[in-house]
Amino acid sequence: MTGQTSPPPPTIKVQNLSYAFPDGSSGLQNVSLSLPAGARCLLIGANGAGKTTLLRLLSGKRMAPAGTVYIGDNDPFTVGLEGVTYLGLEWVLNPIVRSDIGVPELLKSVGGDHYPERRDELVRILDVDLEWHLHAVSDGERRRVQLCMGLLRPWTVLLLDEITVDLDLLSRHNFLQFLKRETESRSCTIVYATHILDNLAQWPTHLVHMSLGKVKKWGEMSTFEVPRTDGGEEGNSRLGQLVMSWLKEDLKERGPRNARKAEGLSYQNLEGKGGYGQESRPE
Ligand SMILES: Nc1ncnc2c1ncn2[C@@H]1O[C@H](COP(=O)(O)OP(=O)(O)OP(=O)(O)O)[C@@H](O)[C@H]1O
Repeated sequence: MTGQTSPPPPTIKVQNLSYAFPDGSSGLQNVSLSLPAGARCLLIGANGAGKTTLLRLLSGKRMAPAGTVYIGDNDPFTVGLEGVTYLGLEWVLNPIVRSDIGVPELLKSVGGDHYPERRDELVRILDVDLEWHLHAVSDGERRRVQLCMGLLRPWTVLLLDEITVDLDLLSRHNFLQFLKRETESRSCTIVYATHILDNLAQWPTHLVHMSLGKVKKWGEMSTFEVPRTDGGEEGNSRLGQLVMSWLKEDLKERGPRNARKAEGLSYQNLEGKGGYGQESRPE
């Protein structure tokens, strides 16, 4: 090796990360996990489990407490978040990509000319038409242009928050294969929160299972055993069966969401005062 310092491998480490939203409600509780460089990790959990909250904390969109998040052994909040790319909902709602603007102009605006090979590869893989104008394309076509834009700069940590929903099956497959090749050909790591497991069975190297703001399980794919099912799930892959069993288990543990509200109402009726927003709000 020469004396040149190369960037540290993009490992992701989270240690006892707890987070409360500005309104005081709990977002995450004692989350810990560790992913090696080159991991392709699926973040799994029911709606409201805390996946977006975790991704936003990893990306710096929300401030994590000091000493709880490390990217490449560095606390990104002290040394900066260079190389960390988060593609989530607010990014896909950006009004610019609904205006009468052409694809080459958009790609240039995010540095396309500096990375011509990546740009051309992404245009090919996502099957983007350079003559599209973004006010006159379908949702899925717009999404493909956005993915080209978002992935153009060679990130080292990519945090994806379910942004492939409106891609057709082949585009999604090509996109995921591109990401797989990226992790195999250079030093980079991906965390992908998704509910859509079609054709994903061979993709992840790691899984993280979240429920109610906690990480229940995490680890390498090979460490998870698919439980025996109670039938009716023949259409699912082994990954699908595993996730289905987790979601059923989570629902059983927490009960239906509306149960708490029903409790709150009867509480209010019984006491004749209080209700939500009072000190006496039921847990
Ligand atoms: N700004 C906020 N203030 C208070 N609570 C919030 C806020 N944002 C999210 N929550 C709550 O935090 C919980 C976790 O939300 P989060 O968006 O992280 O879930 P998720 O796992 O990404 O869900 P989904 O699969 O539906 O995208 C939810 O119960 C949500 O209502």
